[in-house]
Amino acid sequence: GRFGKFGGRFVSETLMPLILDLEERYEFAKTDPTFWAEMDDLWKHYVGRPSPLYFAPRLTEHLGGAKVYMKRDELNHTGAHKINNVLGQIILARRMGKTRIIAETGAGQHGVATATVCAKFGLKCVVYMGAHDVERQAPNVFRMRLLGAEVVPVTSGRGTLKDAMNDALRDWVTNVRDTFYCIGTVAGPHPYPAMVRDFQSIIGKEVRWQLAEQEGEGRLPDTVVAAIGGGSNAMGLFFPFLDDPSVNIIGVEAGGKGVDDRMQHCASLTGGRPGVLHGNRTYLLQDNDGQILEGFSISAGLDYPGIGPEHSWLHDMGRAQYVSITDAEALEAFQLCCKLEGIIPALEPSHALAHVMKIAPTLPRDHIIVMNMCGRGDKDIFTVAKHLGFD
Ligand SMILES: Cc1ncc(COP(=O)(O)O)c(/C=N/[C@H](C(=O)O)[C@@H](O)C(C)C)c1O
Repeated sequence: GRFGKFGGRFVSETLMPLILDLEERYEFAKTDPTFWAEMDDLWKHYVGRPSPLYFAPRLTEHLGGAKVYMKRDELNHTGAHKINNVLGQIILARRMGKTRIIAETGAGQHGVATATVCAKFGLKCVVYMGAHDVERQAPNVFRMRLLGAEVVPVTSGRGTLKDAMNDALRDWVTNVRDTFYCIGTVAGPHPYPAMVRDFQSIIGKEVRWQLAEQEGEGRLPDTVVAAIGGGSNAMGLFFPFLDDPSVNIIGVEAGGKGVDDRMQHCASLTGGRPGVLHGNRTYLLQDNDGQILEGFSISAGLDYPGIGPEHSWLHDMGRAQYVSITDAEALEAFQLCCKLEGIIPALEPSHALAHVMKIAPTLPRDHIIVMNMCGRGDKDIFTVAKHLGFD
């Protein structure tokens, strides 16, 4: 469960039996055809996979260089990639006989995905959400409640995602018997980072054959780009290509108001250093005494002061490059995507798109970039309206 010196399992003794049981169930499910048959059926008929791989002609022409493709995971049921992972974890939870699912959420997409799958399987659902996020992602809070979930606003600490995860862990320790903790990103104690990555890898696996269909047998992307909150949509796109050295890998972190002021961004790799958070060792935004700093980003989904341990390892090994994009750059990309392609992106993938806008003009026309359109922008239109003075 380690990625170099990152990852591992830093949890309280009370949780260990459950974590070990989960690891055993997952190791078995990984090679169990009936598990993947159930996943494939639900991914196809409930989520609507495969998500399209869309060539963006007007954006490509506007940038005047590389060919830009978008992996349309914003077209999944619930409007983001989160459901890819939630399905897998909840099928495992049912196999473990759990009847109550808890989750943390920031942007609310993971919360909505968890509430959705719980409604589908008739499971009780409790979602912990920072009070600040409850306010700025109100449409998703209403959706969770419509789907039958209990949303618990978290006011401990600074009332952000980090505190929501801590409260979810406290709940889990108290209710280990009937409760399963569905983690929304590639963080947490082993096996969560590897398990979430494996579920999200459906994204990159589809890209491989979809690009070959459109660009010719064996044609790989030259560059893949994805935004990073905890890093799950990025790991899902990147993982199937890690052993293809010709594929450049770029993760885009939230630069907020700028990475020179560490209180004003969420670029955990660019502006952080190794530490332990939420059960795993990874790069974190922390002060000199090791206190975890609150991140800052216009996008709730990237507002996480940590990053999945596998990304920390890929960064230190040099297999992937990690950059940051500011709020202003993301807003620019958000608007360009609307006007040139008729797609309203979530603020999270807008960060990936903003980096594509920077590099595409410098690359030859036969260079192929695939970016992860991991969420749709419905949840963000009020935030964007405010920033653009529309309201
Ligand atoms: C549309 C969308 N795109 C990207 C992300 C970033 O999460 P990762 O893909 O795990 O880096 C998110 C993250 N959403 C989480 C949530 O909805 O709870 C997020 O707030 C936390 C897990 C960090 C998202 O909603």
